[in-house]
Amino acid sequence: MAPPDTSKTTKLERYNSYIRRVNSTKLIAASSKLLFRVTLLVALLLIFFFTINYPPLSSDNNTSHSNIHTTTHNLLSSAFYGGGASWEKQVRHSSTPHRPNGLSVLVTGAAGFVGSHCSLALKKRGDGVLGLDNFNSYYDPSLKRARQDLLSKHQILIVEGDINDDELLKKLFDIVPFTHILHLAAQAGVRYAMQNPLSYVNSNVAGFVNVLEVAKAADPQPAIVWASSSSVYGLNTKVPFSEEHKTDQPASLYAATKKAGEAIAHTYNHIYGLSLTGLRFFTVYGPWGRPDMAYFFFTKDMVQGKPINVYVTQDDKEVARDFTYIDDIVKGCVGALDTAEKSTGSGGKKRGPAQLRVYNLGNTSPVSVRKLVAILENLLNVKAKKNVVKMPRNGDVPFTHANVSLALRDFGYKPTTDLSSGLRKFVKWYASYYGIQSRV
Ligand SMILES: O=C(O)[C@H]1O[C@H](OP(=O)(O)OP(=O)(O)OC[C@H]2O[C@@H](n3ccc(=O)[nH]c3=O)[C@H](O)[C@@H]2O)[C@H](O)[C@@H](O)[C@@H]1O
Repeated sequence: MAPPDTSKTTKLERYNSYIRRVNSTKLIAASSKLLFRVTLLVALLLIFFFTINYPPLSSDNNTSHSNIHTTTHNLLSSAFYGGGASWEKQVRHSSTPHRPNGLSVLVTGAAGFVGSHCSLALKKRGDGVLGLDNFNSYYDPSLKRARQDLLSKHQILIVEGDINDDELLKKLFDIVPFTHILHLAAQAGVRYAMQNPLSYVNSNVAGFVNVLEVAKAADPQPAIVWASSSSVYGLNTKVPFSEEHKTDQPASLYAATKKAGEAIAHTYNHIYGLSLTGLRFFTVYGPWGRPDMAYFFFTKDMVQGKPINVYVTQDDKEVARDFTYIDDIVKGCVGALDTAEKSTGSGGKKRGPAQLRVYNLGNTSPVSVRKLVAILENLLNVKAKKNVVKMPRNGDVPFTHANVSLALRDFGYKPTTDLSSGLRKFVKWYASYYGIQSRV
């Protein structure tokens, strides 16, 4: 019997094999859609979990997405950093001094203005330096990333994390017996305190206490040099400001949190034997500076032909600051580190009295804001569009003026850069960094 002619498959068989093909395609599509939905759901649950259980570590971000970003970033980075052997090797390498009796310094806020300059200066003379910074969005984080790139070229690692992350801080102290902490991480800025008050409490009070808690428990305990502020002089009228003057009239929440820091430093010195030195910076300026400060945004606005507000006091007097060039501030910070005595305690137990100091670091020659603008007009070769306005009641003070005789006596602090020379260096940097023409 001839075999059935299979060349002519019946219509039904052809239809069935078509349906089978369609169904398998549909099945693949359905399962990949399901897989995508499950993955998306897990990702959202993870973000939701981290956000609910780990509220933003630094509440100074302006938008919620950056809160989540920062929180997740900090968590992932500290979780990742918390374990990696290669990461620990990098931490040790960065922190190890390369000169006899070199320091091993944890610099908090190392991606910041003063922090990055100090880190470079310490590393260049052979000290070990490890940075810590949360790269928050108080001002343009890309400037902080650019500073980070500069530091990494000098073998300085900046760990991405927050001073409120005690697990991370303890981990760093487990890996490195830091001799010093240069604590510069803070919520800076006088006027922003009225927009985001809790950011100042979170960073300048809670953050500082957290750093001190980890330091007092360390063995050996490090010596600590930290950033206070000329703003603690507040509404004082006796000039020049001196460290023995009373400082109980802070004019801004920022100043109050720095004043609180000085009281907290006294407590941790008294109870745990921590060696603590507070530095009252006076309006620091220079290359790689902070875009939220007047000299910086005046420059930007003048270059862009935008108006600037020049403050005068309520009775129309000049507003002035003891503007201090960054290189002079760095010398002050390094001098304070080099003369800091060891902490006397270990593992949280005090073994004797410890050093407690506070110093003014200023330029000792205040200059009016109007003069600052005139210098910038000359350097930028532009005429500023000035609105002369009464200083808003936003925590600003009419003047600052530093007496630096204590810092001169104890570590040879002597400011050498006047405002014109310092602003010339700033404008030169500004032009090169932002790619604009400049005649300086
Ligand atoms: O000395 C300090 O400890 C402080 O110095 C600066 O605070 P401030 O002196 O107010 O610096 P700017 O915000 O750059 O203001 C400089 C001057 O310009 C004035 N100004 C500011 C803004 C503006 O639009 N117009 C204006 O005339 C201010 O009143 C002030 O007299 C820093 O921002 C603080 O973080 C630091 O702690």
